[in-house]
Amino acid sequence: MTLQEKWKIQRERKAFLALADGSIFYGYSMGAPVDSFGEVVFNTSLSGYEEILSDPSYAGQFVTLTETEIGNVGVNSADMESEKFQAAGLLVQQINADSNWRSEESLVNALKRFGIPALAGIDTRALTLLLREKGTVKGFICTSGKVTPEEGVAKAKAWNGLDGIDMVESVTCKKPYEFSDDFASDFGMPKELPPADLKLVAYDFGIKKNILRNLRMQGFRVTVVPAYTPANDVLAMKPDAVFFSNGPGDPAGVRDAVQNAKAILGKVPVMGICLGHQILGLANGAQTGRLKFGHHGGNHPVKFLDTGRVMVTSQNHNFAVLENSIDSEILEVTHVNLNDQSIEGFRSKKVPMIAVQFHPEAAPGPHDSNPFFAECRKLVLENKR
Ligand SMILES: N[C@@H](CCC(=O)O)C(=O)O
Repeated sequence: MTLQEKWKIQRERKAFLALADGSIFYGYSMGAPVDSFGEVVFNTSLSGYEEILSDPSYAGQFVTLTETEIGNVGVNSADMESEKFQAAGLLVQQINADSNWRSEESLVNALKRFGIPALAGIDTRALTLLLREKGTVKGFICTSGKVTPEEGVAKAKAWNGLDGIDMVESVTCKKPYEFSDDFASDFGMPKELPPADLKLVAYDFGIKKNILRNLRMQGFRVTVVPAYTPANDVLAMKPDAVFFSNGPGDPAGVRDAVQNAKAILGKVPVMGICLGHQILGLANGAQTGRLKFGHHGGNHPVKFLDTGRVMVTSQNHNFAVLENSIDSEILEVTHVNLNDQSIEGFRSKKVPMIAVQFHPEAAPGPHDSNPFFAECRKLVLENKR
């Protein structure tokens, strides 16, 4: 059977992605047989589909992978960035059978087990060009056969999208927990850990496991707390530092976060990554807004203004701190994106605080920016002195 013939059958089966701009992409349903709404983004990473799908920051989004051969290494428990797949849907050119000694399960199985719809046979190049042209678009994936493509477009148009919505609620932990050292047995991690001599409380807006690992590797004993934990409760734990994590959706929609950040800044050193960076921007009087189609991938060049050094970074964000909203008396921009000059990091001029928009923990992606975690430790030690 030719690909075209397969697609024709699929059209008859009515598995498709409908976009709010009226476009329809037909594909084969390879994941859970459910329908779903999502904002459609594209990710240019060549590897790491498991880490991407299990990154809580992707909640509410359909991920289009521009890499065409997906699924080859399967899925395994060590590479999960959270307990489950979090993206609202997956759009790919092809899903292959798994063939790797680390695979515990095929990608198709995992998608079904986690209830995530996926379409293969998508013309991902055309879809990516459309997203670059029009920006992030609202979409509807239909695999149930219960909705016509025209109805799908109407549904995508009518859906509110993620602006102003608190997506963190669906991914944050329900109660506090201490990050365990057991991860040391995971693949690629050092067996010997430094003593955990600094106490850190991490706000969980959808925290990735590799951030926790990297903090632990810098000697932080990390207690993770739910996103809405009042600042006073966090300060009562007498931490040496407080961390604001990555997470899904619009930073301005996250309940209590900016207020809590304001109450903590200046009391103990504060660090943030991605959504955490955006929340700390808001807490310092800056504003956030949408990028046209976001940054999602492992090849984003960022200049560290302190040294002039350029790092290739892993990124995943649709929102950003707006440059012209920054008060230069309060914040000093430390990192700039060389593709579009957007803000990629800042420090406070008033209190101990550093934050970056990119993902220094990678997972997946290059490790150029990993020294950020050593900077976190340095900031805390300097403040203790
Ligand atoms: N949800 C935020 C941040 C993503 C993250 O923290 O990884 C955005 O899309 O801009």
